[in-house]
Amino acid sequence: KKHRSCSTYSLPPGDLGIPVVGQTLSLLHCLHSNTDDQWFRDRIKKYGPVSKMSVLGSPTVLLAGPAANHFIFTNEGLALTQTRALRSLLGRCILTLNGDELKQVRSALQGYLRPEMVRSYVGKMDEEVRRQIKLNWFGRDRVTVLSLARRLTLGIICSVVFGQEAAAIVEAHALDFQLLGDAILSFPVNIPYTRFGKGMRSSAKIRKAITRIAEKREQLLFHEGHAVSSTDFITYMLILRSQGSHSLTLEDIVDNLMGIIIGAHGTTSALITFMIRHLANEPDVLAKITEEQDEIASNKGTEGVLTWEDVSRMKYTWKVAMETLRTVPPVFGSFRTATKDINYQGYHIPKGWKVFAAQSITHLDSRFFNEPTKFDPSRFEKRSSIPPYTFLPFGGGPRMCPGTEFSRVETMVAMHYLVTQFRWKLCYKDETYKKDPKPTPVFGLPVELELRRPASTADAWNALYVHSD
Ligand code: HEM
Repeated sequence: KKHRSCSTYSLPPGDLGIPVVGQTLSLLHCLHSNTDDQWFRDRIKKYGPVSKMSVLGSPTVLLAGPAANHFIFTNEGLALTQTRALRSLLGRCILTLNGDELKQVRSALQGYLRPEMVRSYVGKMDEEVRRQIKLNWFGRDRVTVLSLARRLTLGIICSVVFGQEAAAIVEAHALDFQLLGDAILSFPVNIPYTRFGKGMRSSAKIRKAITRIAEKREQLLFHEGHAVSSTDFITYMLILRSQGSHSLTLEDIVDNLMGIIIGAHGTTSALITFMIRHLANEPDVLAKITEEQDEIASNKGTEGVLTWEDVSRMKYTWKVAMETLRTVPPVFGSFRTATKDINYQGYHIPKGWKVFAAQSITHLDSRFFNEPTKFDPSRFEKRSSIPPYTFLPFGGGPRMCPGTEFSRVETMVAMHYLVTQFRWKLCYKDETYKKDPKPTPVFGLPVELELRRPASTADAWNALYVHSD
């Protein structure tokens, strides 16, 4: 009521719709039918690049364009906003903390995911990809890509952050991670059998299992001191704490680990799924990517394992990934809350209001990307030709995704094995997708799979499997 009576301010144009509901149902409907981009464009046409609406019970300013993206990602008066459901599911983690605590966590996490560290994870990623391809893809003539890509990215992140306990965690809790991820945009009332109720149950089960591992690690570190060498996240955080870099409790470390896994696996699995979909429809792109990957495969060392140098040669494959991120961004937009009254382009944004920008608004704008609906990886040949703040699949500013390099490397490793070993055809050529809120093919992207073994890589492939046994 208070927000609605601020009529003396120069509030942005637009309407707040009917009380409480506002535009929530209409936006959710468009996300489910993947028509949200048109929905945003219609509002922008009607009210201009700054307009007000009401979403999830909060007055919200919709912003459009590169200047707006710059503003939303860099303005100090705007705080990252998460749903109430996410805050209950994940507790005190990087996604929900603020102020000094956030600074400590971000700096530790950025250290753990910095490029030099990610280099040392390539071997683990390679091993996990080969293990899962052998288990879930090899010998099948039909697979559902989305569920296998989720399993793959969950396996990869767990193999890095847990080390030897990864397999047990994935085996016991793959479904729990799925239910937790599904509950993030749900109505946060804890009733059994609802999305949120199931998410809370799964969250408690995962937290219990990780806490057990964390306690063991703490004991080990206590007895063996700092000589313990490990890349697992819990040990890394415990060592940092003993050096005075942060003051997180063991519970906070566990919550942050859950936050990383949730941040990592739904996003990268969406990228891999949609790359596979695009490649099925783009024979020329598939031919070029295959040429690059075959070349890398034929130059691999005797162990047959990908190295950091191999990954850094996958330049065209990364362009295909970026074009996939442009056309189907895994995170559809960013929400912020005004922590004080803010002025933007002559409009007043009252303290407490939400601010929102959707990635598709600039990603699919013909002023920045010629023929925006065309899938054309060559547009990333000259990154400098892409105007600043128009391509933001990983966000920007101080809350930019810290997992960018990690996701790039794991995607390259996964695509290497898929492209060199298989060919696929979509079972439903025109399968649509919804945003839930991650892009989700309605049937999970089933494909007919064929084995492709060019003579040059057949021996390496056999050796590989013997090795991974
Ligand atoms: C293709 C893959 C990925 C995409 C598209 C993606 C996208 C994003 C975006 C857009 C944000 C910022 C949201 C905002 O500002 O509103 C974000 C944050 C985050 N991402 Fe990613 N991400 C990906 C992979 C990963 C991976 C692999 C990890 C971890 C290993 C990760 C961990 C995180 C975390 C912890 C945050 C929160 C950072 C903060 O709040 O300060 N992400 N991601």
